[in-house]
Amino acid sequence: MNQSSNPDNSNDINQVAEPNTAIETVSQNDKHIRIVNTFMKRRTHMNKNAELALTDPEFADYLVNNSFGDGNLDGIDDLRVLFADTPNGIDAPLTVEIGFGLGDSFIEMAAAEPTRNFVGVEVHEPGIGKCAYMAGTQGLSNVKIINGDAIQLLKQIPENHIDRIQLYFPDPWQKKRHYKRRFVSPERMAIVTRSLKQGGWFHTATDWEHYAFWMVEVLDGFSGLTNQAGAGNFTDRPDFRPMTKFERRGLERGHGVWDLIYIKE
Ligand SMILES: C[S@@+](CC[C@H](N)C(=O)[O-])C[C@H]1O[C@@H](n2cnc3c(N)ncnc32)[C@H](O)[C@@H]1O
Repeated sequence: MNQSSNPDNSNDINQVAEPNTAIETVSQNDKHIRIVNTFMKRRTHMNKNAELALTDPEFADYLVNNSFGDGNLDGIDDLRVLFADTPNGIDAPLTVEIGFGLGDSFIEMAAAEPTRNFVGVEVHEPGIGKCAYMAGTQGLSNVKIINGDAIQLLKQIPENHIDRIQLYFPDPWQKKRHYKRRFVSPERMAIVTRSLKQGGWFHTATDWEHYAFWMVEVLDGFSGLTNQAGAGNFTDRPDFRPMTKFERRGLERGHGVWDLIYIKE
């Protein structure tokens, strides 16, 4: 992503960060534990189609959990079973997209590969609604959408479960004191890698140069993942990845784009 969806950017009048959503405090055994989130929940306009998809039973099959408010991930411990009653079934290759935003490129990818199952994970309700609306109006049977923190979700599903995880234009968290919120970190990559099948992919892209070089350093240094382009190298945008909304915005601002694909050994 770029500056416009980053909470550091106070000029963005469309986005109002809700306080205390980037750092949560939870109590466990009388201890208070600070959870550092990779997202800042934003209040943005919900268009009519998004609202319809979140409320009309016609779209309910796409929405795995409650779609308003904080996503409750209780009981979601297997992503494959979500497709048990679909034509693809539970054994089809499984892609998980983390932070699909409004979902345009996610839905484009799912429509282009109907024999692959796609699970999208977001915390932003207007995006979840818009994504469900697009899946429903296109009649896609290979899409499910989960409202909630992808890190929490990945922790509660089995090991070696997912064929591909994609993270496109994650919030770059530009200020040094916010680097700990960057999705690509050794701790979070351990959680991502655990959930990938052997031979599975982690594909990411960013338009923020500092984050691009941060990512390649973290990921090349992570044992168990191999950089498809060779250590220290980025890859060209593959044909199967459509341009995303934040990518387009970044390009308009003169940013570059850096893709990285890592294979789980
Ligand atoms: C900058 S936007 C990019 C959206 C889209 N991928 C694109 O390129 O247009 C990053 C998105 O990631 C979501 N996000 C960040 N951390 C997340 C997490 N831990 N779980 C789910 N979604 C997350 C944010 O809500 C936001 O919508």
